[in-house]
Amino acid sequence: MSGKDVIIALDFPTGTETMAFLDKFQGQTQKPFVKIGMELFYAEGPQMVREIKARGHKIFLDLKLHDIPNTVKRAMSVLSNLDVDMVNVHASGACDMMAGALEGLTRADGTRPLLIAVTQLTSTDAETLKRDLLIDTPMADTVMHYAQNANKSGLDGVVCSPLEAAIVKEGCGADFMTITPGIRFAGGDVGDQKRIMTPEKAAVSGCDYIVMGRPITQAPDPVAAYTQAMQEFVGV
Ligand SMILES: O=c1ccn([C@@H]2O[C@H](COP(=O)(O)O)[C@@H](O)[C@H]2O)c(=O)[nH]1
Repeated sequence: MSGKDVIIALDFPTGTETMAFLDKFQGQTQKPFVKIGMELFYAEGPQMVREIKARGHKIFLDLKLHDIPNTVKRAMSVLSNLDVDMVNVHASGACDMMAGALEGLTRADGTRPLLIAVTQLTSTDAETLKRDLLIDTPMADTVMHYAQNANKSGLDGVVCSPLEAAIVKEGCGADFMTITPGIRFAGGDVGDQKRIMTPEKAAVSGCDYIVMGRPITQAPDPVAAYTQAMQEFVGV
């Protein structure tokens, strides 16, 4: 799976609201790539994943696993039975945990979904690092260190902000994927995001995928907002 794309974060509390949202995209030839996060998964469980997959969407299952290596390995083994395209862990769980995740996720026939590590959440900034996490290293170095750990643990890429996409590519190679939330249209409501960029600038920064939730899901016309994001980021 490669090529630039916009991933819509389906941050809804119920399956009913999610399906009503997806119904708006029924006329599209290409079904949007979507992300199922904790809110929807905890509300509706694996059946929601199956239903959305049956509608023809690619799925990023964003559960951000973070636990001891054995627990993450076993949880990933369960998730490997779901037909999703991408799953993730927190890179702060460290290398043994990421290696365990990879092992658990790999099916008996050697196939597996893409495995991505979250570096520093896009809701954090340099001040949060220093004040709350006692990390004195600059944000870019912290993200790069986590990305290099993920790379050497055999993962396919990282979640980072678009601000760090270029340096991650420089340090880990062009094929190492960057999946970037913290995307806002020019002048849009930032909300709780701190490290942000527009879809247009994210394209120039070399991000592989951008993740957009509220700017699309809460828009008066979600299809128009998605179309704008695709035009800015992918150029179609
Ligand atoms: O660092 C991260 C990791 C994950 N996310 C997720 O992306 C979407 C962003 O939603 P918006 O409404 O566009 O802010 C959301 O599901 C987060 O859980 C992130 O924002 N930052």
